[in-house]
Order: sequence, then structure tokens, then C-alpha cells
Amino acid sequence: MAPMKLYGATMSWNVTRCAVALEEAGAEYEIVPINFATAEHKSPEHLARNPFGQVPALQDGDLCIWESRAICKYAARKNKPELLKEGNLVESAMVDVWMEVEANQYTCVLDAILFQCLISPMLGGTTDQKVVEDNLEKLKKVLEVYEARLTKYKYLAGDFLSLADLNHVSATLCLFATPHASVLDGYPHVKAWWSSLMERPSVQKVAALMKP
Ligand SMILES: N[C@@H](CCC(=O)N[C@@H](CSO)C(=O)NCC(=O)O)C(=O)O
Repeated sequence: MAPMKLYGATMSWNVTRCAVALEEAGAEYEIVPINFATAEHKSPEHLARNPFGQVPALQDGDLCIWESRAICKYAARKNKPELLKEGNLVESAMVDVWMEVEANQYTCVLDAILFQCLISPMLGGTTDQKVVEDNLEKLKKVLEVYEARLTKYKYLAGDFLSLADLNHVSATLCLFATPHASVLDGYPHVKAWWSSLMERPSVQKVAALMKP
């Protein structure tokens, strides 16, 4: 079977979220860059992959899917279903909860910080420090919940690694490219959780991919 194709740039934490899942699942894949400078993401060819004209998109044979977290679930379900715990109703429910928390409580706040600190300056813009500070305060409230959870369990969904943990990696790696990674220092169990994720070969490989 030909390797899967992950369309997008490794500077995007939505794209590299998929790379972490693909690496952890041991999938055969290649990253196909999409050139934003030429609006390739809005080309008919790419719109056929992702009708919203965004990256990532994943092609696996005749199947083409988009939305990073759907791609991650596909990679896990196909190659390493234990990352979803789908055979266990309770464990899979907790995986689902923390996958939603990653998207709707954690990364949505982190996105605002990363845009201001990394994307805006890259586009010739400025960093709105008030937006950064406001979202750091929101992130601290989220991290308080994580700290309480990770005081009880080694990983977010329970005492087992799941896709919920892995979906946090790409955006958190980007946090370390900003001056604000120290926000994690106030949460020792979150730091220990992050350190254990960073020890994984899949994460180390993607971290290397993301280096500018
Ligand atoms: N919910 C989606 C977000 C994709 C996205 O915003 N992609 C951006 C670049 S990466 O941050 C993108 O393609 N932006 C171009 C555009 O929106 O036109 C996902 O998780 O895959």
C-alpha cells in the first residue's frame, strides 16, 4: 500500500498534531508541503482534499479526510486502536472527554497565545501583549484542572497513554518556542506528564520536524 499523504506545513501545529498520531501509530506516511505563499491551499486540487481550503488533509488511497483531530483518530483507529480504548466503554469515554478538552479548553486558548507570539510576528505584525496575558490567565485556570487530574492519574484519560494526551503535543511544543513555557512551572504533575510525553520517540521525531 502506498504511504499516506499528509498535506500541510510542519510549522502548523494542526498539521504536526497529525504527524504525532501517525508516528505513534507507526503509520507509513509522507508530508506533502502546501505553499501558502501561492495560495495553494485554495487551489482546486487542495479544495478537493479539504473543501475549506485549509491544512491538514490526509490522503490514504481513495480516502481523503481533513480536520486534524479526525485525521488523528483515523490514524489511531487504523494502526493503533488502543490509543482510543474503543473496546472499553468507560475508558473510551474518558479518552473522548479529554480529546474534547484539548480542543475546546486547552488548545483554543493556546492558539491565541501562539498566534500572537509566533504567527503575527512572522507575518510582519506585532504581538498584542494584552491578548497574550489574558489568555495566559485563562490557560492557568485550565492547567489547574489538568494538575488535579494528573495528580490522580498518570495520563489524562487514566493510567494509560491515549490519543487525548498525544493531541496536546504539537501546540505545547510551540509554547516552548514562545517566552511563556514557564507557565507550566506552577503545575508539577502537568510538567511530569509533559516530560513523559517528550520521552516518546514519536514526539521527539515531530519536535525535530518542527524546528525552524
Ligand atoms: N480545525 C482545523 C484547523 C485547520 C487550520 O486552521 N489550518 C490553518 C493553518 S494551520 O493552523 C489553515 O489552513 N489556514 C488557512 C485558511 O484558513 O485559509 C484542524 O484542526 O485541522
